[in-house]
Amino acid sequence: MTSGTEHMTNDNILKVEHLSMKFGGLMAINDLSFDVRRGDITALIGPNGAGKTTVFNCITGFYKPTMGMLTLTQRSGKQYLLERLPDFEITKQAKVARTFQNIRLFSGLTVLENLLVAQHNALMRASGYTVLGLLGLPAYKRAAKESVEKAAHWLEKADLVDRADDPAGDLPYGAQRRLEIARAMCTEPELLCLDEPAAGLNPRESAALNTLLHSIRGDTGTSILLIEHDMSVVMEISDHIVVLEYGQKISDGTPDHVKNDPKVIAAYLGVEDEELDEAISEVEAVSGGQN
Ligand SMILES: Nc1ncnc2c1ncn2[C@@H]1O[C@H](COP(=O)(O)OP(=O)(O)OP(=O)(O)O)[C@@H](O)[C@H]1O
Repeated sequence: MTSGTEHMTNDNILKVEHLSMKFGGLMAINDLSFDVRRGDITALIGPNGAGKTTVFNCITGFYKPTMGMLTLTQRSGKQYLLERLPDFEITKQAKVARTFQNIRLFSGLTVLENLLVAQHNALMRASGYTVLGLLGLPAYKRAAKESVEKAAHWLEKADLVDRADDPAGDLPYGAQRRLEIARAMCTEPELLCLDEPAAGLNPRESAALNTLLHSIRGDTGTSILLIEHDMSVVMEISDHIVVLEYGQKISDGTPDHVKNDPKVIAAYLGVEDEELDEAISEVEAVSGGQN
C-alpha cells in the first residue's frame, strides 16, 4: 500500500498502529494502537504529559513518528499513510483539519473574511491561477458563489451571523473557538482534530460548543478526534474514548466503560496499583454521595 491508493471503504476513518515517538531519551508515545470510527466523536484523554498532543502532532504531520503506521481512509475508500505525507498534503489531500490549544485566527480580519480565506485554495484552483480566470471564468464565479454560501452556512451553525462583520479578535473567547472550528469546516475535512476545544470556556460557551460539534457530526458525518481535559464535555459528547498514560493506552471504549475502568480512575487519582481498591471505593463513595 502506498500513499493515496484506492481501497475499499471500511468503518474506520483512522487506524493508528504501533505508533511510537521518541524525543532523545524520552519515549513520549510507546507502541500505541487505536481506531477512530467514521462519523464518531472520539476523545483522546489522559493526565498531563500523557502524550495526547504528540499523537495529534503525528497525525497532522507536525512530527514524523519514530515508528508506526497512521492509515486514513476517506469515504471514497481512498487511503493515505499519514506518516509518509508532508503536513500540507495531510490537510489538502487526506483532508485532515486541525485547531490548536491556542486560538490561531486572523484577528484583524472579520469573522466572514476568516471563513472566506479558509477557502482560498479552492478558489485559486477554480481561477486556473490566472487573472483572466479571476475576471471571466464561469468556474471561478461558481466557486466564489459557493464559497460565500459555505461561509454563510458555517456562520449560522456556529451562531456567529450577528458578528459576521466584526474583527475576529473582538469576539468573546468561546465565539473565537467556534469560529476556528467553522473555519476548519469550510475546508470540508474528513477528519477534524480539535485540541482542547473547551479550554477556558464558561458553561454557556461549553454548551454552544457541544451543540456545534453535535451538528457537525449529525449534518456532515465528519469524524471528530479531540483532546479534552474537561470531563463533563468528554463524557457528554464522545462516542468513544481512548485513555493514555505515559504514552501508552490504558483504556479504550464507550464513556461508560472508560469512566468505570479502575486503571483510568487510578491514573486520574495518581495512585499505585496496590492502592487501587481504596481509590475505587473513594470514587464510588463520592459519586454515590452526589446522586
Ligand atoms: N518537541 C518535544 N521535545 C521534547 N519532548 C517533548 C516534545 N513534545 C512533547 N514532549 C514530551 O513528551 C511528553 C508528552 O507530551 P504531550 O505534550 O504530548 O502530552 P499531553 O498529554 O498533550 O500533555 P498536556 O495535557 O499537558 O498538554 C511530555 O513528557 C513532553 O515533555
